Amino acid sequence: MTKQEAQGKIQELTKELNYHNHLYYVEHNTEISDREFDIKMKELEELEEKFPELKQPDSPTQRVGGEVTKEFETVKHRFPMLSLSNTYSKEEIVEWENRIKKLIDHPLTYVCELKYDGVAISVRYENGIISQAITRGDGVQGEDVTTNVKTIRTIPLKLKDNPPTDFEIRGEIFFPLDRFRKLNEEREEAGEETYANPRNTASGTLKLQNSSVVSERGLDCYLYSVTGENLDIDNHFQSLTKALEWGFKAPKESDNMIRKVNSIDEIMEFVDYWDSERNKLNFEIDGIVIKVNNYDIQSELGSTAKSPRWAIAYKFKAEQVTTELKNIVYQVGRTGAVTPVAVLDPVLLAGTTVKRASLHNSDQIEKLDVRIGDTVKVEKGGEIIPKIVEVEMSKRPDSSQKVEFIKNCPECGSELTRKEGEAQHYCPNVHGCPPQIKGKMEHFISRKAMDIDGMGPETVELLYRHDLAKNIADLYTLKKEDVLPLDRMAEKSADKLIKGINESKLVPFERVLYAIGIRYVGETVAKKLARAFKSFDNLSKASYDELIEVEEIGGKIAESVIEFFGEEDNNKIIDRLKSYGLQMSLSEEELEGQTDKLKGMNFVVSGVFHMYSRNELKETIEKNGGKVTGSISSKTNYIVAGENMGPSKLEKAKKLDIPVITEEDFNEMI
Ligand SMILES: NC(=O)c1ccc[n+]([C@@H]2O[C@H](COP(=O)([O-])OP(=O)(O)OC[C@H]3O[C@@H](n4cnc5c(N)ncnc54)[C@H](O)[C@@H]3O)[C@@H](O)[C@H]2O)c1
Ligand SMILES: [Zn+2]
Repeated sequence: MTKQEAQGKIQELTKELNYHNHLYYVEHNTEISDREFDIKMKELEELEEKFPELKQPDSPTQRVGGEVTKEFETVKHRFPMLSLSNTYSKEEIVEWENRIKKLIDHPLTYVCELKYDGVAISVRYENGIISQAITRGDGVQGEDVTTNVKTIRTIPLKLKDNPPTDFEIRGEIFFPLDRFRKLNEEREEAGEETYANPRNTASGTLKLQNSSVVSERGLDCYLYSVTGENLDIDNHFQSLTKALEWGFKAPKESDNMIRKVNSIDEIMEFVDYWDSERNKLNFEIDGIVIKVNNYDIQSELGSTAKSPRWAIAYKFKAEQVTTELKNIVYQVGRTGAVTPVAVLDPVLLAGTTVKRASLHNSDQIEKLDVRIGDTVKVEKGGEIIPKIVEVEMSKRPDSSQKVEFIKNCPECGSELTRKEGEAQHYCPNVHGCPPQIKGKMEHFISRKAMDIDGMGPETVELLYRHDLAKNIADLYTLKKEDVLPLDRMAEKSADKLIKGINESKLVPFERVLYAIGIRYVGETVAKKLARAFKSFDNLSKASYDELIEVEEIGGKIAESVIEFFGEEDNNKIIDRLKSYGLQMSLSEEELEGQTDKLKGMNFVVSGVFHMYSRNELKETIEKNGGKVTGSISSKTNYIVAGENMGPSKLEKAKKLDIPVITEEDFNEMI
């Protein structure tokens, strides 16, 4: 490669990698796989080594990939938080050891542990009490997410067994897989887009402004290093043994999650063991981390600007298999979204038999150029549902034909629509398409919605098939004698069903709002809307601007609400529900304590309070008509400050001339 070619390539790779870093760390999103990213990074490293003078000032090889956003207070790390160098091959582990051996001439002990696939966190404890939790950020400074981290049950608020008076412990926050699947089920149920993978969702969750949502999600954390001065610990293994004693969730030798070894072969044995066992864990790991155990040797080896020389990550390749694509079928969901699904020749992948893979939408089909009869590579990476990553073109049968995305709904025949800028096709026949009608009813009766006792998806199917209920309002006209003749319906179950339907008339407004199934209006959004607008009548008249004024309500939700109430059929159903006596507005008790005293005012809440928890304070502001935002801007009217308000916030408040008030002042206001 000529120097000129190298220059072009270096510039291109630098730009590309910085783009993907931003997407990954700030948007919690990815466009390429980790493997592809790592290959590009390696290519850049090699070019920069050959042509050091061409290295760009913003080269991603020279620093930790993250960034600090403005949503939380920025805090400088007392000890930098670095990344790890990584490899996918045994040879490079050998090279790594050789480099170390050139510098250190006595035998070494290594510690092998799991490489948890989540987000890094550093938690400081002073006198045994948690004092601050900071994200890795760009390695030099991170974001103060203490409030959110405190909701994680495996991160103790108070330690046992005489911990050092001041130290930091670092670890990885991750999304347990069972919780992740549940969250996605709930989102699907609410017609919301499902999350692509647990890692990105964990990092997105950690950065939410509302810590009660963080708490509900059930994040977890493994701790993997102790940092501080005068700790009276001399090796890494010992530090994690102590961490266990202090009450942290750290890897245990008895679970084989951490092991002391002395040779490359032993390292590889640990790698191989976990490469095949990792599917049994309730969280994702993307490799194994190997660390030099002794602290003195660690400091002798030191670090580069990006990663310590005394540690390396061995990364697993994502598991892939090839199989034949037999067919493409189309599923119509409750919201009318049409999803293409690949029907595969069943194969074993990552411990489960895979028969289907999602193809997401027509863009995806086009991008992959996947055709029926193709041999495809299926991968289970960060995602829960396997996906098709590639078509083996050499095996493509001559007769194969390009896939034409269907034009009409496979269920009702309506012509499909696709909104400008959206990838998904929809069946517009909301009130006449069977899976949409049934899906809406199933959602309506589900536990978090109307929770109708004695009724499940089978009942919905029966009622629909026998023309007894064609929409959610019809349920309230059912009589016992209507349902008795149905399959498997006895006297008792019929009574139960009718009773369940009647009792659902007492379900509070916010759940009715969730139950009617407006697209993008999940449980939390329904609560917010209910509190802000107080009744269906008000909500149906709300303008776009009024809607987006509500915290966490964005343009997409606002449009969807307006579209819903713009449809005559929906209003008819709402009117009918009202006439049957459902709760169409907030009850007296719920309205109590609600005022307009803070209407139109924007608040920022910072620090620790005596009378309120942060969430209580936020709720009180909202109950009185105010709005809470995460960061200070010229739109902020007041900052309610408790103890330990961050200095950068204070400075910003001064600069913008925004009044900083105490919780007592706040109480006066309301
Ligand atoms: N797909 C993309 O677009 C994209 C973009 C950016 C980064 N990435 C991926 O992220 C990687 C870079 O991220 P990174 O800098 O966080 O590096 P990394 O995730 O490969 O490794 C470093 C991190 O590992 C974590 N870790 C987990 N278990 C650990 C343990 N037992 N001991 C010590 N640390 C442990 C720590 O958080 C540490 O910060 C890239 O190599 C790439 O795979 C992908
Ligand atoms: Zn249809």
